[in-house]
Order: sequence, then C-alpha cells, then structure tokens
Amino acid sequence: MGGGGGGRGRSRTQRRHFAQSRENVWKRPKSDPSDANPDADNGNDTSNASDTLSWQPFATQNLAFDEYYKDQGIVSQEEWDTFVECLRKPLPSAFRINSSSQFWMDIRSQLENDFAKSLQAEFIEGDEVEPIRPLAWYPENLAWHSNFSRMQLRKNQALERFHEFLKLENEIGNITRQEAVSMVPPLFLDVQPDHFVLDMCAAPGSKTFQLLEIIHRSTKPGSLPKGMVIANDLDVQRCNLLIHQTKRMCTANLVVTNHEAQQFPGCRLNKSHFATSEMGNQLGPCLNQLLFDRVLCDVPCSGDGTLRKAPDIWRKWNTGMGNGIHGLQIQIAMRGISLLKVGGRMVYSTCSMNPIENEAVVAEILRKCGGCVELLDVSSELPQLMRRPGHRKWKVRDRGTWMASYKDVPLSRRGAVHPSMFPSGSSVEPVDHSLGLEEQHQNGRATSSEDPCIQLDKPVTLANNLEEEVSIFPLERCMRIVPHDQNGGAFFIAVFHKVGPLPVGTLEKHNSHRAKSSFHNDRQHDEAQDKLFEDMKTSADCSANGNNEKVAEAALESCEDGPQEALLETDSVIACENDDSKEAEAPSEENDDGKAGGKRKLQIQGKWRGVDPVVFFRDEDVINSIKNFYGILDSFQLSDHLVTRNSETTRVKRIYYVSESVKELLELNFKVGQQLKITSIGLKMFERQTSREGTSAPCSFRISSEGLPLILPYLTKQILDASVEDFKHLLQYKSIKFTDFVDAEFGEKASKLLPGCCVIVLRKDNEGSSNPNLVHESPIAIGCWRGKATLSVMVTALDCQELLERLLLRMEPTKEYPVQESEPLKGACEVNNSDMVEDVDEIRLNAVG
Ligand SMILES: C[S@@+](CC[C@H](N)C(=O)[O-])C[C@H]1O[C@@H](n2cnc3c(N)ncnc32)[C@H](O)[C@@H]1O
Repeated sequence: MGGGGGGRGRSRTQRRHFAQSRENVWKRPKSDPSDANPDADNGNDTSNASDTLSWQPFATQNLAFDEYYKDQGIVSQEEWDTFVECLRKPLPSAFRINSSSQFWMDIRSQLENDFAKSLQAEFIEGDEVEPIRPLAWYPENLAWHSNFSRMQLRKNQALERFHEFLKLENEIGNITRQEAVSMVPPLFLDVQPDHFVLDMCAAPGSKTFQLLEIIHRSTKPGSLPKGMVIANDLDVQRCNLLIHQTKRMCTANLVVTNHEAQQFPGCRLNKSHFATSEMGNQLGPCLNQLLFDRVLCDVPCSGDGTLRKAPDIWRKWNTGMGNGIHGLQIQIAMRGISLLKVGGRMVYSTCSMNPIENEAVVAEILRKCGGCVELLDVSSELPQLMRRPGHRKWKVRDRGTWMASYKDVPLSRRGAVHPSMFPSGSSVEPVDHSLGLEEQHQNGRATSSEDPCIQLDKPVTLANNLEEEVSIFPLERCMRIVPHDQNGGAFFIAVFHKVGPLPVGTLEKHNSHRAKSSFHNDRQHDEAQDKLFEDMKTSADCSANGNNEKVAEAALESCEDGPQEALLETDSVIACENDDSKEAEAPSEENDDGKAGGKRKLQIQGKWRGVDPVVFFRDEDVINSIKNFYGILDSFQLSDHLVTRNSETTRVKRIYYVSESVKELLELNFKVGQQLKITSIGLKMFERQTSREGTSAPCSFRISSEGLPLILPYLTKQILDASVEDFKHLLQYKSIKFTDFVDAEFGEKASKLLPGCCVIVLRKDNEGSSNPNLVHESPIAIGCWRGKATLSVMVTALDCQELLERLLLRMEPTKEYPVQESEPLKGACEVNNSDMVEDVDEIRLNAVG
C-alpha cells in the first residue's frame, strides 16, 4: 500500500499536524529590541534583561531591515508598503499531494470535486476568492494553497471534516505540508528517473521528498527507477527528521549522508585501483567517482524570506547575517558544481532576499568557473510561476556603512567584507567592462542592447559619491519570488548548467580543507560566522546549523506531527542496528577506541564515529529461508541488494533493500575506504520477529510494511486474496477468527497458511466488477499475522483507518465519511485479546514501519 509509513506510539502532541502557519501574534518580551537602531546591524542586543517579564505581540518591524532593503531596491519605491504589509501577514498554508502514494488521484479528486466546492460556503477572507486552490504553476494540480487559518480550521465545525482530512493524510504521508515557494527549486532541476541527484543541504527533507517523487514517478509496481538521490545534511538531528519524512516514500533509491556539503566526498577511485580492479570493467563511468546529473544546493541562509511564518526574525534581523554566511554559501555551491557532471544542472536556492546571499554568490560561481558554467535562462519553464529577474547591482552594508565597491572597505573590515560580495567581485580595480563582455560571450550569452538590464553596464554614481558597481553577468536570469506577487514567502533560485570540466585549480581550491579558504583563514570572518550561527540558533528553520528549535520548526513545517517521537522512531534506518540505540548514537570514546567490551565493541567497526558501517547481507541460509517461506520469485533480485548495519548475521534485526544504483554506490564507497558517512540507506524490507512472535513461525523474518509494495508482485506463498467485505472487516476489527470470515473459503485458506507473517490482497475482480471507481493499477495489500485461530493485521490503526476510508470512498464516492467506530463483529477480536497473545502485542508495536 502507498505511504505505508505511520509511526509507532504517536502521542497527543504529535497530532497537532497540519497546523496552519503561525499567526503573527506570538508573544515576545516587552523589552525586545526589534525596533533597533538601523545602524545597530551587528545584532547586539541592547535591551535590559530585567524587564523581560511582561509580554506583547511580536513586533513586525525592524528599521535596519527597512533601510537595508529600501536602499538595495529590493522592490520599487511604490511597492514598498505593499511588500512590507504582506510580510507582516501570516503565511497561507500550502501542501503537496505525494504523487507516489497509491491514492494520489483519489486525494486530488477529493480536493477538486469535494473540498474546493464544499468549503466555499464557509469562506470569507480578504481579497482571496477561493478557500483552497491548486497552485497553478505546479504540475497536475498536485500542490495546493489553503486560505484557512489554523484558528478557522479548529473553531469552525463545518471545517472539521477538511481539518481531519488534512491531519490524517499528512500523518499517513499522502500529503506533505510545505511552503509553496519551497516547492519551486526541485521543479527547475529537470530530474529524470535515471538521474543521480545530490541534495547537498537536504534536511528536513521536503525537497528531497519531491526529488524522490520525480524519480519514482513513472515506475511500475514492483520495479525501481535507475536513478537515486543522495540527501546530505550537516546536522544529524535534522538528518533524522529527513529520514522520518522520506520513510513514507518507501524508496530503495535514497541514501542519507552526514557531511559538510562543502567537503562532500568525491569517492574517486584512483587510477591504479581502477585499472586493476574487477570493478573497473563492471561499473559505468559515473561510478569510478561520484558525479551527479543534478545537484540541489538549497544552502543555509539568513532566512528572511520566511518572515511570514517565523516572525521572530523581525527582531533578530541584521546585515551581519547575510554577510556572515556568504562565504559558506560560495563554498557549498562550488563543491556542488565540482560534483556535477558536464551537461548537468545545478539549482542554487535560498529563502533569503539578500543579494549578498543570492546574486553575489551566483556571480562568484560564474567568475570562478570561467566559461565552464552558465546561468540558464529558464523564463520559459513554469510560465505560471510569477517571478522577477535577479539584480545586477547591489551594495554591501557593514556596521552601518554602505559600500559600493571593495575599495570602499576600510582596511580594518577587509577580513569580514570580501570582494566577492560586490557586483564586480574585484578586490582592486573597478569593473573591467571589456572583460565583462568577453566573459558574457564565453558564457554563451552575448547581451542584447535592447535589454534594459544590460544597458546598466556602467558604474552608477550614487548620491553619496560612491560608485555603484554593476555585474557583468546576466544575473537577471536568476529568479526572485517576492511575497506579495503570489501571497507567499520569498525565495531566490538560480539554475546553472555545466558546459565543461572545471579548471583543475578551481576544483582543488574548493575541495580543500577549511583552513585553505580565504574566508576561513580570516579570524574576523570566523568570528562573524560564529556570531551568525549563534544568532541563527534561535532563528528560522532554514538557517545555517541545526538545533532543537529549528528541528522543532522544521518538524512543524514538514512533519507536523511531532518531531521528538519522530526522532526516536528513525532507529530503524539510521546509524545503528544495535539494540542499545542510545549508546549507539553517542558512543563513548571507549567504544571508539575499541576499549569497551562486548556487543558495542563488535559493532563499531566502521570508519565513522557513532555510525555502524553498512554491510551487504549475504547469509545464504537466511536469504533462502525467507525466499522459500514467501515463495519469492527469482526475478526479484535479493542477492547483493540486501544490506544491514550489523556484520554479525545472527544479530541482524532489520534487512534493507537497495536499488541497483545504490548497490553500485555502496560498492564504490567500499573501494574508496568508506568516504561516505551514511546515516540511512535503502528500504526496510525484512524485520526479525521477536521471540514472542517468532516461536511458532517457521521463518524468522516478516515483511515490513514499507517493503511490501515493492516485493508484492513477486510473492507466491503466504499470500491470499480477500473479498472487499472481508478486507474491510480486517481493517475495522484488526483481528478475525478464521471461522468468522464472510467468505468461508477464504477463512479456510487462511487457516492453512503457515504460522507467521502473511499478506492479504484486496481481490481485484471483486472491486472492479462491482464498481468502476475501484479499478486501479497497483493492488491494495496489507501485512497480516496468521496466529493459532485468527488472522490479524500488522498495520497501524491510522493506516487501517486511511485504507478503510479510501475503500469506502471509492465504493460510494458521494457519501461523506469518515469512518465511525465500528460495531463489534461476531468473532472479531481486539488484537490484544486474541489467541495470539504470544504474537500480537509485539506485532502492533513493530509492524507500523
Ligand atoms: C535551507 S535548509 C535546507 C532545507 C531543505 N533543503 C528542505 O527543503 O527541507 C539548510 C540546511 O543546511 C544545513 N547545513 C548548514 N550548514 C551546512 C553545511 N555546511 N553542509 C551541509 N548542510 C548544512 C542545515 O542543517 C539545514 O538543514
């Protein structure tokens, strides 16, 4: 079944899902210095800490912000008021239908035909005319904008059904709440199912999810795409959120890594190795080293484009934020370019409005790459998305002073303000226009004299006699999304195309260690960056480093139902297969040194501290016992596609399945000495039964709910078709005695299954013949447990509810559900009271994927 995820042990707090964007009425201490002096842009808090006891709503004004963006001309003077007014309004919410869900079409049609109409009557809101509407620029009506505030949804009874729908589908994983503008960058990557994609700064994973959806889009049930996604993030906790998020994708084509993106490993086989290795003959050219067809570079940034959902940024905003992170952004983007194949595309994006984090970074990349990289004109792509051209001129502000060119930077500040922040990027000379034209030609984009932006190719004299620089690059090809154009957030996107290999020097310089970087060599810059990170610790989710608040924020955005438990839940796929997960996540020095005895010592054998190595699972006896028990066809490749985190076969608890592409990547990673620090890999396919469940079962491994959709077409044993009625009853009552099934023959067959895990599939002819709405491509199936006298589902209550509602809707689309608590069925058992005491408690805990 689609979106087989779900979570174990969800608490009440987790069910605050699909909370609408926060309204800007959050409280803050009265002494909050948000109305700071515009020149106090070093972010120093001058407030008196003693009077922080009285509270008032967040201020949504910051004079430094106003002055900065007015002078940068971020919008025209006439638009300024509309622009800031919009920034002060709460952000309307948006969500995406997960197109890999089995029910995506049902959900879309429910939104289009049911909710869009029925909600109209309840809606009276400002200028907006529709309560919910598809985002016109997003393909196939898969992304939606909702105008209901959180309060409205909660308080209005008539909206309750919609609210419940959003909550359930979000929790199941059929929809993902995501800010509309944040959905844009993956769409400009032009990803194909066979692409190798690197998402450099991926957590909490909303864009990774989109990338995975794209590569899986045209895949038939039971098969996998050729491509893969590597989702990387520096922050381990945020990686865990990403893992939780993407678990709902049920993908074998994802690898999650935990590196500084600017130093992401190249996994390059050295020549001698390649020449002598068998692999040299086997691998395609891309796997002699790790190069990507597509790179998403959604870098850490100051995040001021998210002011509408994170109004606390109003108080914290200062120009040091953008200046401080500019260097890191360049380093990450350059690493991305170096890992991109010639002919590949890279999207650079931020949720900041600041040209220092945007156009200045793009210009520096173009400058460093010479003619090897061009900035693509994508104006014909997604024509319905309202966007504005990037800027070709801007200024730099540092400690309250505007500077138009590097020569204006006082010597004492040259450690913190860098040439690359200015449009010319030059440290000494003013812009060299002849070079500019040549470079523009090199870039394959000779300029048109009719282009108003190009005509600005001369220094502009400012009122205060600073000579403003104008970039020679066609930065108008960058895209700026401004809040008031589409009633959303702000975003910046640039699309690069690599047309040739980078000059060797460029690559080395940017692969090199932190200490070699001109930015990081500099104490002032380091201090600025440390300060920035400190500031960002309490800032929006898109900022530079991970921390609890941002994790929580990210969870609200992308994983509404409670991040904390989500973090605990990710044990299944992350670093350690070990039982003692706490120990595993934070191993002591002793463990690393190999001094600690026992179990843990055995398991810390990999290169990375705290992360057990991924190993191929090749125990033929176990593999054969699984194959025989479920009658898995040979056409489903198990050998070399199974991995675990535990080299001791007898202790293995979970076995993951990896796609061909991921398998090859793993092989390469072994050859290059495990350069990749892998936090999560593959699709959980088999789980060891606990002793309680397993005593009566001939096979020690059950099929996990995530793995079921992939392996389903290849199962020939322990699998039965049920009628709609019996299938519904199973979902409703969770456990039914063999003798109590409506279809007695089915009950009889169930009793003849071997004890243990089995799969029940909704009978197709049964659905199709009675109702054309039930015709669908992929079968609906659930994992069950054949106990002594009963058949019990191994699916979460939530997944049961969703499946049941979907079935009922397909059968009677006009009727309004949700499903009510069921009447007891004769013979139906509460799972915990069944005859399977030995099995079921554990199953219910473990079977939820
Ligand atoms: C803008 S957010 C990414 C949002 C993400 N792409 C999404 O759509 O869900 C930036 C991310 O960069 C991560 N980060 C910060 N510095 C990094 C670095 N040097 N290398 C890799 N990731 C970094 C942060 O932990 C944060 O998760």
